Amino acid sequence: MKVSAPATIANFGPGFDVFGLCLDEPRDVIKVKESDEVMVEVEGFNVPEDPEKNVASISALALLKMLKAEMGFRMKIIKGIRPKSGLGSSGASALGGALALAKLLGVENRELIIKAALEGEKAASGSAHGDNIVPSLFGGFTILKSLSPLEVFKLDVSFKLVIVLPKVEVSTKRARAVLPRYVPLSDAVRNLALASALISALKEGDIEKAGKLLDDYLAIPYRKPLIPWFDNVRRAALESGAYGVSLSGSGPAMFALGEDLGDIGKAMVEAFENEGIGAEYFITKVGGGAKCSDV
Ligand SMILES: Nc1ncnc2c1ncn2[C@@H]1O[C@H](COP(=O)(O)OP(=O)(O)O)[C@@H](O)[C@H]1O
Ligand SMILES: N[C@@H](CCOP(=O)(O)O)C(=O)O
Repeated sequence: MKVSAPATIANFGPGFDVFGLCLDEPRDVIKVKESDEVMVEVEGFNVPEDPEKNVASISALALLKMLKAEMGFRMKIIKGIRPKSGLGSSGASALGGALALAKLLGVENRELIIKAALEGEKAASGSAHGDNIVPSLFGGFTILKSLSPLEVFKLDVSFKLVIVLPKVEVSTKRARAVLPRYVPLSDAVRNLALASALISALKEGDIEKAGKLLDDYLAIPYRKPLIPWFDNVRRAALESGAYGVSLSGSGPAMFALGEDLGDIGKAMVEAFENEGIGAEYFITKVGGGAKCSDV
C-alpha cells in the first residue's frame, strides 16, 4: 500500500488549531507491507528510523492497537516535507502512517484513522492538534469543529499561493510551550471576527478579501521571540503587493496570497536574507488531500 500525504498550512491566519489548508506540494510518501517484524526505512529528509520514534510508525502502531490487530509491517517513508518547517511535516507523516495501515487492513473509518494519526502528532509536538492531519486527509480548506466525534467542515477552495521556507527550524512543541493559558477577551473577539469574515471571503472565492483577514491575536504575538524576523518579512510581502501574509502553522514557513506570487516570494526571500537567514520560495496550489494506491 502506498500513501502520498501532502503538506498543510495549519491555523491559516486567525484559525488557531481549527483552520487548515491542504497544499498540492510537497508530500511525504509512505509505503507499507505486512511483515513479521516492525521496520522503518527513511529516504529524503532526516527523521528517526526507530519505529517507536517515527510519527508515521507510531500512528500505524496506534491504529493496530485500537483494532487489537496483531501484525507487523515494513514501512518506507520518502520524506519530502522538511521537519520543523511549519508545513505540517509531522502531521503528514502521522496521517500517512495511519492511513497506509488502515488501507492495508481495509479499514475506512476516518475518525479512527485520525485518532491513530493524532497519537503520532502528539509524540512529535506534545499536543494532539488536528489542524494538519485533517486537511492532509480531506484536502481543500478545513474547519475542524471537533475531533471526537469527528466533525469537519470543508470548503473546496481553489487558488495559488507562495510559501517561503527559511533555513531555520521552529519546533512545534516549543512554539506551543510559549502560548499563554488564557488570552484577553478583546483578542478572542478580534480573532472570532477575522475567522468568520475569512470563511465568508473564501466561500465567495474573493482571495483579495481573504488575504486581508489573515491577522492573528491568539498565537503569533506570543511566538514573536521565536520568529523575530516575522514583522519585517511580512512588511516586505505587503510592500510587494501581497493581499495578505501569515505564518504557516507554528513557523518558520510563511505564506502569502496575491497576484504576482513570484515577485512576492522574491521580496520575502530578500527580507529573510536581510535578517541573515537564507530562504527559498515556491508557488503551489490548494491540494486535494492524501492519495492511496496499491503499489
Ligand atoms: N516522520 C516524521 N516526520 C516529521 N517529523 C518527525 C517524523 N518522525 C519523527 N519526527 C520528529 O518530529 C519533530 C518535528 O515535528 P514538528 O516540530 O511538529 O514539525 P512540523 O512543524 O514541520 O510538523 C522532529 O523532532 C522530528 O524528528
Ligand atoms: N495549530 C498548530 C499547528 C502547528 O503546525 P506545524 O506545521 O507548525 O506543525 C500550532 O500552531 O501549534
